Amino acid sequence: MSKVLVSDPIDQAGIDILSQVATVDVNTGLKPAELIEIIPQYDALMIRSGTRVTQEIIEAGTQLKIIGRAGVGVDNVDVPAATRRGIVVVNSPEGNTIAAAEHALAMMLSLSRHIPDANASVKRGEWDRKTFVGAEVYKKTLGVVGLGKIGSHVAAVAKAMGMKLLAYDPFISTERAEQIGCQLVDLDLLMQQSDYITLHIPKTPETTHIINATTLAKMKPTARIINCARGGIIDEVALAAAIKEGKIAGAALDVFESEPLGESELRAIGKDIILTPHLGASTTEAQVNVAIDVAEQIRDVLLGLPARSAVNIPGLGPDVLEELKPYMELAETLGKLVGQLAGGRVELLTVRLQGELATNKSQPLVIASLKGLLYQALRERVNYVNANIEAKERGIRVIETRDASARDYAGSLRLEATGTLGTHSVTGALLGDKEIHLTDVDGFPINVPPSKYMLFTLHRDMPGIIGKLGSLLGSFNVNIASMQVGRKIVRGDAVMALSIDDPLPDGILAEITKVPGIRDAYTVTL
Ligand SMILES: NC(=O)c1ccc[n+]([C@@H]2O[C@H](COP(=O)([O-])OP(=O)(O)OC[C@H]3O[C@@H](n4cnc5c(N)ncnc54)[C@H](O)[C@@H]3O)[C@@H](O)[C@H]2O)c1
Ligand SMILES: O=C(O)[C@H](O)COP(=O)(O)O
Repeated sequence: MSKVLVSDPIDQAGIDILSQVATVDVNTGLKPAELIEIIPQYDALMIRSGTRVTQEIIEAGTQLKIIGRAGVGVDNVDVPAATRRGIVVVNSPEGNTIAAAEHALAMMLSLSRHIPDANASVKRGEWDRKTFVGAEVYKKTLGVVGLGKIGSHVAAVAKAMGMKLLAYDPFISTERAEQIGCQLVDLDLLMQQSDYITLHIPKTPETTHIINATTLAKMKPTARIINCARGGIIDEVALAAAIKEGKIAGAALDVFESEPLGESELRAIGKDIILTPHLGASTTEAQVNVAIDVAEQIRDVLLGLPARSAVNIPGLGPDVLEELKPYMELAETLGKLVGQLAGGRVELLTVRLQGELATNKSQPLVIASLKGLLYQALRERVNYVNANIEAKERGIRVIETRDASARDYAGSLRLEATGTLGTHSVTGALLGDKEIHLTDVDGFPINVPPSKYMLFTLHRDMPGIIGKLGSLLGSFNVNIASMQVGRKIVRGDAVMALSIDDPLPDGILAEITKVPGIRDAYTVTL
């Protein structure tokens, strides 16, 4: 049975799902050295933001197949290191969207009405109604930095509260912003014109300290800033100085450059700052959502199924996966076949999407083709995660082409591999109930479902050749399950595709090519 380590607190709903397929150990608060020591025994690791999954931990996790982040941000995982090792990294892109958005809105209202400090003063026995006079958000301008899932929800609610909305997001179209009721502006204008600024961007090299002394200086002295996205997007030292010097009115932070927050000047600022301990996703509902979402993906990957929200399998979102899954199996089978026909080192793989398939996304099919192609060399070590990297490291160039006019089948896929021993091509389609059929080998039309063990010959189409091959295979005790010949002209060159029950015994290929008329023979395992 597989073993899963859960190293941050997650909802029991997730543990229950994992327990269907694995032994689950919940061991939270581990130090990095402790995690490195125990990780070799685990097939999967489930985390939240509390565990830092470094390259060292990934390399120690020799059995790891998947790292599941029960939440959105994967900046605490060395994703490139996981990708190199073929480990799938999944998250829950939407499970805590509402929770995080509502926390940002709660922060905005708390800041504007001084709720945390007013509450604390009443609990101290005071009744101070002067100090805590607030401001309305109605008709004020909210600047949303990052108009993704959380930013959009914040914007929609803020609009309903009568706020005017500005947004900065270089990756969002003006039309999309307008749909949400936001005016798309550059960051400078947003900083200058907003009464409240809320950050909903990932932490990347570009966004680290995007809010710094210079950008803060552009804000109105009455404006407030909220960060429920990631620590490090705001320069905390510059922020503390801006509030203390009265350059801005206040801030609310849920996330910090270093968590848990240690010694910090931020703590010393009074009612103009609100600090929460990374609570954005901490609602009962969100925790159930993310735990189920990620546990289901871990369960699926441990059962050999694909994950729906893998962050390191490009182009493989849930919608694409649903539609393309049968074609990905086709691509992988064709990759295995063409790789074995090509024999030596493959230098170029051409992937051609034909007919209806030509309108589809090609990236997942290219990945699946490469996975099949590299299977001979890497066996189980190649997967959808690392197939691209492994191909690049082996110097395999990939060309994608499309031919929407191909009409032989509704949609078909053709792979051509050129390597040190020559060029071979195979084409396949899904027929009937999405059953894979090989429809062409090296330009010769055939129509056979692939089987685990197959033999292909390139021969001259002449009387007696099938009988001779059949007798030869019989003399080696090889049982033929099916046989089909593909030819372009009568008595010209032809291809024979045989499905056989067992692998061919050693030495038989050389005997096959001695049969008069047979030029080449290839044995493949699919
Ligand atoms: N505090 C919490 O507990 C909590 C909870 C959930 C999510 N988060 C964090 O909130 C953030 C947003 O999450 P989301 O689900 O909305 O993500 P998302 O991917 O849906 O949206 C992010 C948006 O940021 C934009 N963006 C990227 N780089 C940018 C840049 N340089 N400048 C401006 N915009 C840029 C993207 O175009 C995208 O629209 C993430 O950092 C996530 O980790 C925090
Ligand atoms: O990126 C996220 O999903 C949030 O930061 C939530 O983090 P958490 O799971 O540690 O609460």
